[in-house]
Amino acid sequence: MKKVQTALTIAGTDPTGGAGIQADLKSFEERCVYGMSVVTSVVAQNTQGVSLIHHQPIDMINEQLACVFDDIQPDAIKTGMIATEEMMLLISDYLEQYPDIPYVLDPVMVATSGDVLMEESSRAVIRDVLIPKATLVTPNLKEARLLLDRSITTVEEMAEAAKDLVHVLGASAAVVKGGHLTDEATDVFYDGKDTRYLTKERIKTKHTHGTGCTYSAVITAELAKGQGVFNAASLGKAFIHDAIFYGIDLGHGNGPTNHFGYRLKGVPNDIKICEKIREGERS
Ligand SMILES: Nc1ncnc2c1ncn2[C@@H]1O[C@H](COP(=O)(O)OP(=O)(O)OP(=O)(O)O)[C@@H](O)[C@H]1O
Ligand SMILES: Cc1ncc(CO)c(N)n1
Repeated sequence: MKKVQTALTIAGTDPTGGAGIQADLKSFEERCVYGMSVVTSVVAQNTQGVSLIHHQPIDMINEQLACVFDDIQPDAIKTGMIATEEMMLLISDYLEQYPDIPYVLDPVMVATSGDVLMEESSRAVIRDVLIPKATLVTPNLKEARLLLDRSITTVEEMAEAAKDLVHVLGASAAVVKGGHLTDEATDVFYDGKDTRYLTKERIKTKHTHGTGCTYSAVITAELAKGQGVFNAASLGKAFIHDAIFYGIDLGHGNGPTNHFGYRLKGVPNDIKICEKIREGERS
């Protein structure tokens, strides 16, 4: 039997499927990587916002992690929503035991809807304990500002921020996402040596729920398959661009992205719904 690469997401949930663990698993699957998940918090949310959050007891998170690591060792790990300091320290213990597994840290703090997903008091722990263990950290502008405690308003400042995430905070590489800053959706990548720009046309849409989760999950899947960090980030960028471009008009708020969007791009496809969307029904 053929061995397939595996990726683990440690994150919160989204019952409407656009963000969190559900988005991560869809993304892993699209990249042909076997997905596994450990739930940190169950989040009652939809495209309009968060209504209730239930943190899993720490023993339960530990037990889920033990079940995964005792049985199927992941080829790459990503973390998304980790709300509390206690959860961060537990996850850090596991990362310490497996330092060779690539680790993508998406420092989720606030949802697209504006709802807070990480306790403010945990910010120092994510910065001091988890970032130094990250193969790649992927903050959006707001998260980068909070982690570095300064304003970031230009692409030049994004590049400085990416450097500081590596040289000051200790990540191996960083990508600072500027989806909301310029006419072009430019992200700045830095790996301790080179600064590189990932640029795609900015798409006019309000349907961006879960973009960050999807992007970092694709990068994780590519790292699981052995891609280098910059290649993985480039593939992630192409994937999320298509996922936003072929966005699906679901829900009453900021709708989800289309995890199978990249398949619609010039690829012959006989799935009816795909044809319909390709014919220009993006919203
Ligand atoms: N309207 C857009 N058009 C094109 N690319 C976009 C757009 N919005 C975001 N992106 C890209 O999507 C990726 C994810 O970035 P974003 O800043 O939205 O993450 P995020 O804020 O962490 O997402 P979320 O918290 O909603 O999951 C980045 O590559 C960003 O440049
Ligand atoms: C569980 C979860 N993680 C991340 C985000 C950010 O999009 C969200 N809305 N929900």
